[in-house]
Amino acid sequence: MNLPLNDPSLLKNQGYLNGEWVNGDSGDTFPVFNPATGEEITRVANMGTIDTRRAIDAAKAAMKEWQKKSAKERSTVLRHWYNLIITNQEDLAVIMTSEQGKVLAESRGEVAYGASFIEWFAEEAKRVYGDVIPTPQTDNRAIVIKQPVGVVAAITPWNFPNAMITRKVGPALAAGCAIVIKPAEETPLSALALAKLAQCAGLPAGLLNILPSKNSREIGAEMTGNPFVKKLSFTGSTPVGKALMKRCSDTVKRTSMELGGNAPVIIFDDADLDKAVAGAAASKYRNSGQTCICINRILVQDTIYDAFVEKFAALVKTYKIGNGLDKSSTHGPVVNKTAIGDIQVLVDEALEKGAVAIVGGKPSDQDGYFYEPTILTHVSDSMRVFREEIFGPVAPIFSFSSEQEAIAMANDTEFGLASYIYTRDQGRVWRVSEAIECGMVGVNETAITSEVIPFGGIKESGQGREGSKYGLDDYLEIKYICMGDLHA
Ligand SMILES: NC(=O)C1=CN([C@@H]2O[C@H](COP(=O)(O)OP(=O)(O)OC[C@H]3O[C@@H](n4cnc5c(N)ncnc54)[C@H](OP(=O)(O)O)[C@@H]3O)[C@@H](O)[C@H]2O)C=CC1
Ligand SMILES: O=C(O)CCCC(=O)O
Repeated sequence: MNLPLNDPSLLKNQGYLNGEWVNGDSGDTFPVFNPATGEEITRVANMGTIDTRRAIDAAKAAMKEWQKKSAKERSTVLRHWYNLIITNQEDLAVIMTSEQGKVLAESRGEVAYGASFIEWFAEEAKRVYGDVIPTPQTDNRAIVIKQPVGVVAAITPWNFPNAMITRKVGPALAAGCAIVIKPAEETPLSALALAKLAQCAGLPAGLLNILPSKNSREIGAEMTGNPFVKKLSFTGSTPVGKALMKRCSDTVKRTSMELGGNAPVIIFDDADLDKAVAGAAASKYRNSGQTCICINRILVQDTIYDAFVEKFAALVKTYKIGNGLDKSSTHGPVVNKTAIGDIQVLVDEALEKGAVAIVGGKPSDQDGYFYEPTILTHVSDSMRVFREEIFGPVAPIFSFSSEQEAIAMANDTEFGLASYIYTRDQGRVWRVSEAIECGMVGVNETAITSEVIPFGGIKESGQGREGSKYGLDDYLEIKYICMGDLHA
């Protein structure tokens, strides 16, 4: 399948290892499909254990020189890469829409968002400050320096094929580390296009290695077992994250985990209803519901429940699902056939228990992997849609009567990634923001992410923060040096 690219050389189908484009050791390839049409876009090299080991060795060797460079030198390369990503934004967006499905406007947005992490960390690279600590003794001083953690391995998901990579690579390279990445099987092409631009930007060989693969377990086993890997950064589902953490414990690797969510939005009766409707819908249906910070549960105060549902349904009925490359589409497909089945299981369970699908409720009958934007009312906390990450365009709308009840419902989950509140009461803003168990709260706002904020969760949504001035810490070790004998 031909993609409409200005620069066709961005469509790569080999792995990127030690600065070279290579086939996997096994010689195998696997197909990458367009979820809007089911068509095969291309086949990509299928890397395995031996390739992973080679990439880790290359990263270890490359890091030796890279960490000796000044922060400014590292920053210059990153800045060059950022410029190339922005210059090629349209091609990267077309590649992303073709393999992932999100509409072109969202893909363009993600490419800019992804690039912003490279720009941000190019700047932050220069601000890795140490400390001088006064000691109880008069003839010594305590010095603290920060050093790169070592070779980083990263496993990334298909829902953000660009930004989930740059959010890890940016700080890793800025800190002086080298990185080995396994992108999701569904979306290796965006990762490889980024690597091609990094190569053009003059990033030295071995610092960034991309291993496309359909053997995630095999690659994960090498990444978690290899003693040269000092840190694993993972974005994906909670069960896989937990399994990887366990395996990392054998060699006491540091880990950053961005896992599943079950984000509530609490809409109080003093909220600006139109803003709440628009914000809730934008978050719920972003990327067709396939974002870990997408609203999963809409909690509406009983006094405004009917009014909210009416306006929300009217908005959702205007959505047009279709191929993301088609300008008239507002929302794209879900990622694959399995996702359609997983969503339907949750919807059916809710319907069997008494929920009502006032909009949608089934896959669309057009070709490709499309699910109708769906709204469920008459839902309760006994249903799986309350407990589980739906990861699809399905909005269950629950009701509550008091602030205490809303907080209890919001916290009634093992997840703790993002939460949202709509209210005009400033006292309530503070009370609820502090009481809610999560890493990020949006108040009268659901578009909460950017490169400057600390993205991350608590509870079983993970650990560590990505982006912001805190994001570099995950890739740095603190070393304390005692400077003695000062009066000699
Ligand atoms: N927090 C988030 O942003 C995300 C959350 N999810 C949640 O997870 C659910 C399932 O999605 P899914 O894509 O299956 O998510 P996974 O967690 O399975 O996949 C995420 C990444 O982990 C890799 N992976 C999967 N299993 C292993 C393993 N045993 N060892 C090493 N790497 C592994 C995948 O590779 P491969 O693709 O090759 O299998 C992919 O690169 C979604 O419905 C959603 O609820 C999913 C994606 C992102
Ligand atoms: O689903 C994710 O993990 C990516 C969240 C998108 C964002 O950062 O806005």
